[in-house]
This record gives sequence, C-alpha cells and structure tokens, in this order.
Amino acid sequence: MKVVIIGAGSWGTALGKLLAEKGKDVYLLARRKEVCESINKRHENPFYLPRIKLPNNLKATVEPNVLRKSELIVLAVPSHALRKTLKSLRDYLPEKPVPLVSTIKGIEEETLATMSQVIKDVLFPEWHSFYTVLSGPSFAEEVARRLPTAVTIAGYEEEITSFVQKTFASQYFRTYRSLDVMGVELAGALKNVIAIAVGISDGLELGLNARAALITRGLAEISRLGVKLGANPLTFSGLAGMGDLVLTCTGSLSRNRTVGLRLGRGEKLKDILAGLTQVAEGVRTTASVRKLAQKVNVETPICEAVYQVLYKKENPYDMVSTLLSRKLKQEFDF
Ligand SMILES: NC(=O)c1ccc[n+]([C@@H]2O[C@H](COP(=O)([O-])OP(=O)(O)OC[C@H]3O[C@@H](n4cnc5c(N)ncnc54)[C@H](O)[C@@H]3O)[C@@H](O)[C@H]2O)c1
Ligand SMILES: O=P(O)(O)OC[C@H](O)CO
Repeated sequence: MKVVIIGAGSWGTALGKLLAEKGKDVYLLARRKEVCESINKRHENPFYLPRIKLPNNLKATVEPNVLRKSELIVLAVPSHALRKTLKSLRDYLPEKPVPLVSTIKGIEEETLATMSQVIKDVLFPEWHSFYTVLSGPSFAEEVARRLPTAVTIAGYEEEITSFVQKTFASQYFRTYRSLDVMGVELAGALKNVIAIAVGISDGLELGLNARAALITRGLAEISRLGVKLGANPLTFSGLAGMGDLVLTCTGSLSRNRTVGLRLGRGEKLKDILAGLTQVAEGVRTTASVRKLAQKVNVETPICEAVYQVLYKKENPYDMVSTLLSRKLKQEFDF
C-alpha cells in the first residue's frame, strides 16, 4: 500500500516510521529539501525527530506528484497551514478519493473550523466520507521509540474507519474506533489550551492540588463546549479526551505544557515563540476557542484566563486569582 504523509515534522515522521515498519510504502511530503535529503540518505530526521533511526522504506520528497497514486493520505501539518496546504495540493490528488487521516490538533482561527470542516470546504464532496481523525495520548518521540501507545480513530463511515484502524494498529500502537469526529477533533484541540494553563500553574509552583483542579475543571470546560457543538459526552472520558489531556498537561515532552511552564517562570511569549522549532498548537487554539465559546455562549473560564495571559499580557498570578475568585457554583451544570 502506498501511503503519503503530508508534513515531515515530528508527528508525520513518527507515524511514517510506524507504517513503514508495517511494510507500507511510505512517502513524507516535506517542504524542505534538506529534510528529504536527511531522511532519504541518512535515514533520520534531525530537524524534527532527532536520534531516531528511520526504516529504508520511509522516503521523503518535496514533489506533490507523489500523491497521484496514493492509497492512503495522512495530514500532519499545523492546523493554521492545512487550508493553504490542501489548496496547493488539490490538483495532485488521486482521481478517486482514498482514506484521509487527519492527525492535526487545532481549530482554524479565522473560520473557527475544525480540520474536518476545512477539508469539507477545500476538497470535493466525495472526499467527505473518506475522512478520519487520529487522536489521543501520543507523543511522537515515544511512538518513534516503539513505546506502548493507544489512540482513537474517528470517522463518518464504519468501513473506512475500520480500514484506518487496522492500517495503523501494531504491536505497540493500539487503535480504537469511534464515529464521533466532532468530539475527537475538539478534544484534541482543546486539551492544548488546558496544558498551557497547567504549565503556567506549575511554572508558578502552585502545587499538585492546583494541577489536578485545572485538569479536572479543564475537562469540564472541554466537555461543555464539545457537547454544545454536538459531540458525544463519552468521547471526553476516552483516549482523545481525558487520556490526551492528562498526557499533555503532565508530560515533560509536551510543547504546549512547556510554553505554559516558561510563561509561569516569567518569560515573555514572544521570546518563547521565537525559539520554538516545532508547533505549539495551543497558542493559536486559545484564540479560536475563545471566539468559538463566545459564539455558542459556553463558559470556558480557564481558556479565557489563558487568553488573557497570552494575548492581553495579563500577569500569570492574576490568572490564578481571577479563576479562584469566580462566583461559587455547583460542580455540574446538569
Ligand atoms: N508531535 C507530536 O507528538 C504530536 C502528536 C499528536 C498530534 N500532533 C499534531 O500533529 C500536527 C503536526 O505537528 P508536529 O508535531 O508534527 O509539528 P512539527 O512542528 O514537528 O512539524 C510540522 C510540519 O509541518 C510543516 N509546516 C509547518 N508550518 C507549515 C506551513 N505554514 N505550511 C505547510 N507546512 C508547514 C513543517 O515543515 C513540518 O513538516 C499538530 O497539529 C500537532 O498537534 C503532534
Ligand atoms: O507536544 P504537544 O503539547 O503538542 O502534545 C503532543 C500530542 O498532542 C500529545 O498527544
């Protein structure tokens, strides 16, 4: 099977390695020639996934023609780049739709579209039912090191979703199936904002009680918004929900948590972003979530507090007192 992964960053490379080890013919569609050269000649991607040996049947190219005969397409670019990237590649897609797997965790800021909605806008209608989203607690580096991982794959069509589930499943990568595309997409995007909040709290050394409170109330916030937008509430207690939230909020490999930690320790956002070589999706998603929550009239106080720190230069300490001094309420709204 010929697989093309659009995006040769850390996640695209780790998933490409997994599929290549399963015997698939995998091509990473990269932007930079030096990334391709390194993958094709030295079998490593030092720019995004250093110190990991890649299999020989994982190849990289900048040539979009590679998409023409693909049998599975994986999307692994940052959410803000998906629309533009897809538009530029649209003319190279195979004649008939093939299963499409988004591994992207974000919400488009200008349109508030999830990735499935971006795809619906850009691609032809017949591609819609071929869409799936792969999400859950999965640091690229750990997957690349073949450490045990479990994820959720959600799609619109049972048959396509099962096909993608089987394609990715391996001895160390367990895949579950779901039909809740909206829930899985929102859970993956929103957990990054809560991870920034937890990072800030940990950077301020506010303790483990505060961390647990933020994760739990963060989950309440994610679920409230998700359910309002049509997601299945159960999704938020699953791998794409609680699983990924816990991982990203507590795992030292998280880029979103790290952005928060550094803010909490007193660094400026612009300095942190200037030094990042990989995407921290939660920074942009914070602005998207705020607009989305306002649009559908859902309270998201933690996301709002993160927004104030990131975009309005609020002091992180004030974020905490704002959250703690909110009007007392019932734990559950229902
Ligand atoms: N890295 C992980 O552990 C991990 C795990 C699960 C999901 N994800 C998600 O996967 C997506 C990709 O993240 P990543 O970790 O691979 O990021 P990354 O920063 O490691 O790599 C991003 C890739 O996209 C390309 N890219 C960046 N900006 C672009 C643009 N404007 N136009 C086109 N291409 C562009 C880069 O060249 C690179 O190939 C994100 O939504 C992320 O949340 C990442
Ligand atoms: O490094 P982060 O914060 O983008 O998190 C990576 C993955 O989404 C974890 O599942």
